[in-house]
Amino acid sequence: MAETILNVKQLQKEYTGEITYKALKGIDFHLDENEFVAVMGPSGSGKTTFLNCISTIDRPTNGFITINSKSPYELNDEELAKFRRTELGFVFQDFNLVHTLTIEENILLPLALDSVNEKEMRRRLAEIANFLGIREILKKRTFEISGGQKQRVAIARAVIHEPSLLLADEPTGNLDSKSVNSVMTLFESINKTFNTAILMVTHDAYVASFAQRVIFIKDGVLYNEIHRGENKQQFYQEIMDTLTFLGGGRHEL
Ligand SMILES: Nc1ncnc2c1ncn2[C@@H]1O[C@H](COP(=O)(O)OP(=O)(O)OP(=O)(O)O)[C@@H](O)[C@H]1O
Repeated sequence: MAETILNVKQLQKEYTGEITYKALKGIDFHLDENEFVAVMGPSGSGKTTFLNCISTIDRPTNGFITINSKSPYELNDEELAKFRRTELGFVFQDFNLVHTLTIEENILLPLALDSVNEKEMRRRLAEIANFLGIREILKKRTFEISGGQKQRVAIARAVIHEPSLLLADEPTGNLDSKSVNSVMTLFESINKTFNTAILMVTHDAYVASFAQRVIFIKDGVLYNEIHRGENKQQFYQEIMDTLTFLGGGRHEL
């Protein structure tokens, strides 16, 4: 039986200010190793808050989260930093590359921070660059490559340390349709080849149809979930139907 990588119980998040806002109202969710799940829902429904609580960017108000049976919120700052670097990989809409570094240096950053030796770094870089088809751009700078290439580099950086969970927030939001296809195909093959569990927020039904399961959040609660069968086109249609039913969704077609 597949192991659970991520376990979320009764997750709540309140933003306090002049007005208290309940962004998440008690979400239960689990993700098994090797699973690829997309998170969808109308704008403002709580998708990014959900992802940010899991990625430890945001602190939950109530409830608990375990990743590989460890509770990140019980770790001290130093342990948490190490936990993020070893267990998690992040991919964002705007790539978040460091412009003063070369592509190669960007990809190697997580290993350098963990003092991995030079030989091992080179071995992993060669493997990942080959896999992602970015060998020829390794010596370039960030401004010399396309958006699709930047996202490949960001993905390489996110998976070079072999995280057990890859978290992605609108990873195709800044890409043209050709790059969307190739980046999503990569996500699929990373999931299958390296057995990396993926949790991805997206507005785009086509992008979500690459996942094996889609969960829908509405007004801070888990509204529904659907599973992909054999037929991807049919899955896409089911996602569209659910979004239409949910209302308020931005269906980027
Ligand atoms: N730091 C914050 N302080 C106060 N309210 C916040 C904060 N961050 C998010 N919210 C509110 O919480 C709710 C959920 O926000 P969140 O960004 O998670 O939604 P989302 O589903 O990701 O939206 P979108 O699809 O538009 O990105 C929104 O109403 C938002 O205004």
